[in-house]
Amino acid sequence: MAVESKPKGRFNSDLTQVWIGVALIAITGFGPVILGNSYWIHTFQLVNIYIAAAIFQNMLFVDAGQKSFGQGAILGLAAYGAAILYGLHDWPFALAALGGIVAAVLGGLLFALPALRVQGFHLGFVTMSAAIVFPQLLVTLDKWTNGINGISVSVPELTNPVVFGMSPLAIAVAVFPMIALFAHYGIRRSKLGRSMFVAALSPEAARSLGIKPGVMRFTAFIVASIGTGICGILYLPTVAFVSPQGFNIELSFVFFFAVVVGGRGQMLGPIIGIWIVFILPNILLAQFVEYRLLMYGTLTLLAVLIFPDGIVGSIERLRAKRKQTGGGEQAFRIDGFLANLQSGKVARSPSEEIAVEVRNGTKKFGEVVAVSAVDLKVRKGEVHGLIGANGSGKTSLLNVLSGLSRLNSGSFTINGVDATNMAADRIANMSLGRTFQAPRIFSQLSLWDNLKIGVDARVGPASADITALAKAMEETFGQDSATLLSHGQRRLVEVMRTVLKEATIVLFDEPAAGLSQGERTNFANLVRFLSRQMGKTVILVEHDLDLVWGIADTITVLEQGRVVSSGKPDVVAKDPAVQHMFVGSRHA
Ligand SMILES: Nc1ncnc2c1ncn2[C@@H]1O[C@H](COP(=O)(O)OP(=O)(O)OP(=O)(O)O)[C@@H](O)[C@H]1O
Repeated sequence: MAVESKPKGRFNSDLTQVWIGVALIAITGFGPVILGNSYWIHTFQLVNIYIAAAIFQNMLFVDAGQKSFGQGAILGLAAYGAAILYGLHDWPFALAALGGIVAAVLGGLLFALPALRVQGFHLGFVTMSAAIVFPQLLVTLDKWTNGINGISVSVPELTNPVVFGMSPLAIAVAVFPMIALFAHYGIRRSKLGRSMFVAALSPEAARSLGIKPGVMRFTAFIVASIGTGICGILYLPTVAFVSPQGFNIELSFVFFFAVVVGGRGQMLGPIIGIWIVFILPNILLAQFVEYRLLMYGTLTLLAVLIFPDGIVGSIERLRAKRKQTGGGEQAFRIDGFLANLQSGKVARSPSEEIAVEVRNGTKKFGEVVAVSAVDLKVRKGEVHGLIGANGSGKTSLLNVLSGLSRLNSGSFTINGVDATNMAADRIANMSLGRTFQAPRIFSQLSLWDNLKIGVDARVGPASADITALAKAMEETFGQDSATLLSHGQRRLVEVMRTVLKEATIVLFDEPAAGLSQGERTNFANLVRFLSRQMGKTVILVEHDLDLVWGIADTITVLEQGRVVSSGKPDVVAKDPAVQHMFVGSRHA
């Protein structure tokens, strides 16, 4: 593999943090039991339950980008649900627990509904309001909840010691946060995790990869509710009592602050966060309990001022910086991969069938007519160059074709199917792939995960070529970070993402901007490979006319949203209507 040799960043920081986390959880889970002090056993059981809840808060807040400030209410819903069914209605505990988790999931769905419409801190306000209302609701609905008096429960089958003086509950409370940590890690490494990340960071990119951001938000809320709900179920026999006071907004703040103080998105963050935000005020400064909320706030403020990325996040940043020192810019080269792909292939010509057809398409932005009565036919397997001055409507047309914006009038088809009013994710799932003028590369994900998003988005069966390419890329890039890529290389990564998606129709939006001459040649070879050997249809928006004339089968020229010329490159080059564009180019 002729890829530039460089030290590989094989160190998997997430996994290392998971193992450190497991060790810390084991200390709080089993340590007090070994020491045999019942006060500490009880306190650290609560710590472990809160650690698990903060882990799900971390996943929801960072991986899925959902700013929920109400996870304490979700925990309370599960605990109260189970307490009502077990303590007041004598259900078996297992069934009551299930009922509690169902209550938590329903609460999560209630949070997910506004998340479809509002995001960011607006969502934060909605969920925070729900968390404020929750304890008041428990008081008001006293007919069902026992109001201010709360519900006492005792679950002897869970709390009686069974092995080494540990009860089933103590074991569950020690082990569940570890499960939560591995679950978070597993989700992050999975297609679901990557899709949640992309949907949170760029809904536009997500939709153009066939991901429905709304479905991702719902899924994240449901997963977090199940996890937080289990925490509520563990809370019930641990504390043996639920009351509205136990689930006020303070609890939600503990989880949220723990994530921020520990390090947003860091696997270890919630554990360190709970140690600082919960243990410090509640145990070491127990005599000042009435100032707890003030202490949470002060600690968070101090921690965020000193460690803007949270404690673990700041350590991670230092480590990453040290790793970068002397490393310079990261290389992302495709020539080695290309050489492997192209060996022994027979070239094919574009077919006469139509892949994309626009009929009388007009797209307006207020008074601005970005695309004006455009007729366009793109044949299957051809490279179709779309050129024109800045503001001539090229990107607007690509946005229409990928479903990210709608035509005001006219229509278009993809492989003969009317796609005029289709959602972007449906169009993406018809095997259309695209890149963006500002490449959507996510520095929170590794370089390989950025590419793997393309593999995740594949709709048809995998070809042997691309499967081999994916394997080679995974081996080459390992856990390399995507933060050091130059702008041009970010474009190339996004281009390779569409290649890994095996999209049959690919829209490239100024892919060569910022590429070196060598990279441009590699890119041109890649486009030739895609069209001539893999039969892909390529629509190429590009300002580098030499590149377009070097690889396009057909060229369409736009001017102020209108098609002024379209045809074979040599015919378009001689068209008097477009000659003025070639001043300074070799086509002049
Ligand atoms: N979201 C938008 N809101 C308002 N006007 C827009 C929007 N998007 C594009 N336009 C306008 O539509 C026209 C076409 O823009 P578009 O970005 O499609 O051109 P382009 O050919 O891709 O330009 P460039 O080569 O600079 O990327 C421009 O006048 C632009 O200002």
